[in-house]
Amino acid sequence: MSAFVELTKMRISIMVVLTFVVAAIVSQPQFIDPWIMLWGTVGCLLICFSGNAMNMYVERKTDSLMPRTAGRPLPADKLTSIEVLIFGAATFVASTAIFWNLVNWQTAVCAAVNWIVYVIVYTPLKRKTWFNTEIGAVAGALPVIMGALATTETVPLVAWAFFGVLVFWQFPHFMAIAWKYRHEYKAGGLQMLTVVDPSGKRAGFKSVVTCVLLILCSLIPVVEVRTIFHVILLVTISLIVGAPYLKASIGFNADPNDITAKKLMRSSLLYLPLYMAGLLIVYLT
Ligand code: HEM
Ligand SMILES: CC(C)=CCC/C(C)=C/CC/C(C)=C/COP(=O)(O)OP(=O)(O)O
Repeated sequence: MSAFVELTKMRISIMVVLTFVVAAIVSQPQFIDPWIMLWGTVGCLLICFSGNAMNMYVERKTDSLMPRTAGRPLPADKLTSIEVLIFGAATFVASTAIFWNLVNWQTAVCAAVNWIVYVIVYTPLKRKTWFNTEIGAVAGALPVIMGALATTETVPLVAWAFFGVLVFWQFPHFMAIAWKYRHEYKAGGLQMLTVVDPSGKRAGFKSVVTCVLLILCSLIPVVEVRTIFHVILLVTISLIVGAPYLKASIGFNADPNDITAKKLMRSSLLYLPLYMAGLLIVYLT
């Protein structure tokens, strides 16, 4: 049982589901349908479980080459490939059935596209080019569009802005991780930016640029919020939560080392829940 839980990358999946839920709420704040929220949450959790299990199946050999991932169910022989494939297929089918029948077909299709981008495009690309992270960032942010599609027919501006925030959020988040594990990624044959450029210069520069873009995206909804009070609220929240993340990115860029990378990773994990809480406050008040 615990081996199946490991397959799901539970903490990341929960965070992804939170982005789905927040996007669903802010896209249609006047009418929150509890059933759509419930089945959307279950469907999103299941598609994440499926994607993560299939990612571990595709990467079973490279995972065995890196200490961070060598203890995963497949390299550690806790599960067989067949068990993982059945789990991945069953959660995919269950998620698609739930989205299609209990949410809407648009969300089901978007979730399937997200799965394809993550499992079929991103995962094999990790062995080929540093550009894999750009594709991974699309996979990581698409649940926002799924959330918007679950509650609205067209994706509203706030959801596109949140999508942009999440795309850019992932670069400093992952550049810090890619720095920490650069030797492991190299040993595993994965072409992360810190493997291509072990000085960390490109990873640091990318972190700063994407963090600035993230702050700009977080400000986009000012054009549509209802009152001047909400404009001030959104700008204040965006800057207050964005500033420490930018500061950590600048610190990492100035001197890429284990300490600045750890600070950057931590501030990425702080940014996202705070930003989502801010977005909810702005759209629900
Ligand atoms: C290009 C995209 C991304 C990559 C390559 C990536 C990679 C990783 C890796 C390798 C870790 C483990 C770090 C460690 O063991 O020290 C991690 C941790 C984490 N990531 Fe990401 N991530 C990405 C996007 C996302 C997204 C979109 C979310 C959620 C919305 C997310 C949420 C988290 C969380 C909550 C953790 C900490 C929990 C844990 O380590 O289990 N990540 N990420
Ligand atoms: C289908 C669907 C909704 C997918 C969402 C999947 C998801 C959790 C995306 C997060 C983004 C991402 C690229 C994570 C890292 O995977 P990684 O393979 O680089 O991490 P690893 O090295 O720890 O395996």
